[in-house]
Amino acid sequence: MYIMEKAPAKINLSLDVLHKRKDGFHEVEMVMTTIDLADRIELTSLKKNKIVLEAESRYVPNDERNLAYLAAKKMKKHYSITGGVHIKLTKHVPVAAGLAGGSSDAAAVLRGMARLFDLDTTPGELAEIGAEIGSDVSFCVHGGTALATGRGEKIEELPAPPPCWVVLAKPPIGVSTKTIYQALDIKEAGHPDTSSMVEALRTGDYEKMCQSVGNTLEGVTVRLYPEVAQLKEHMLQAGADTSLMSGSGPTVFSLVEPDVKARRICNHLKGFCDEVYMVRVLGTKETLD
Ligand SMILES: C[C@@](CO)(OP(=O)(O)O)[C@H](O)COP(=O)(O)OP(=O)(O)OC[C@H]1O[C@@H](n2ccc(N)nc2=O)[C@H](O)[C@@H]1O
Ligand SMILES: Nc1ncnc2c1ncn2[C@@H]1O[C@H](COP(=O)(O)OP(=O)(O)O)[C@@H](O)[C@H]1O
Repeated sequence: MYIMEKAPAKINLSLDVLHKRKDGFHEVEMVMTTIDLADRIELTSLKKNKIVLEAESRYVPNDERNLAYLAAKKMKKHYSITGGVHIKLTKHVPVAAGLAGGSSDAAAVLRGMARLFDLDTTPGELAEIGAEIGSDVSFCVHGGTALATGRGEKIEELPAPPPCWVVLAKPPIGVSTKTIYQALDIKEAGHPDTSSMVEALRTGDYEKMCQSVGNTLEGVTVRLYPEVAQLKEHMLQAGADTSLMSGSGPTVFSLVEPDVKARRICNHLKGFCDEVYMVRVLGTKETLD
């Protein structure tokens, strides 16, 4: 049997870091939403008890270190699946970019294997397995738009943002999430107003959403990579309604309503950055497969 799953990237509309926990992770409050930029996961069941990963990208590992492989391994163990699975991974989401590409691949394998092997499970159960793989995987299992708390694994569904375009620019650097969290001084950093962002989504208020974006990690990444701040500035100059770094970076996104404006920002950015994307905000779960 064969099935296909989309693995969409996310952006953090807001990301607040509250404190460092005893387990080394940070307590966060994040509003996340999916965007129409996705990897593709194709799963085929195998009679033999093995996991085969075919990743057509030189930027990701082809073995156990790949989060998609790890997800398949966890599913086999958790549900005592005796058969095997062939995973074909087609990458479109930039790697180590703050867009949760790897986490979304893992989540797509969790969802996909549940379908492939007709497992008696729930999204909540899959999200719990996902949390063992990485902090962002639970959100990616659910998709849509959510408030994520704890270390990112506690998910409360939110309405989708008002329809808009997302223009993304990824500078040619890979950022380690761990390094950014480690370099953060929580007292010195800026903190977004999460409740204002939640309110904006609940009332479908585009302007309030744009005013409420904020990311506690942005200042840390900007200190290490000043080009992130420059890209933000270029986006605003070109007419973006707002712009922010996603996750630990280095990708910067801007929001804009009319497509002509989004195209203008894209064209402007192409003079400074090779990797520029113009996509719709997804924000709802229905669009996952
Ligand atoms: C910053 C965020 C925002 O969505 O995303 P990305 O920039 O990675 O996309 C997330 O918090 C990243 O989630 P994820 O990438 O799944 O992180 P994990 O693999 O669980 O953790 C990687 C490392 O980041 C740090 N970490 C992560 C999450 C958290 N709440 N506190 C932390 O301190 C830890 O040092 C951990 O060893
Ligand atoms: N399927 C995958 N896709 C992308 N990266 C992966 C994958 N599996 C493992 N990785 C590793 O995870 C790291 C972070 O990947 P990614 O999820 O793209 O970044 P981020 O968490 O910043 O959004 C990279 O160093 C990469 O080598």
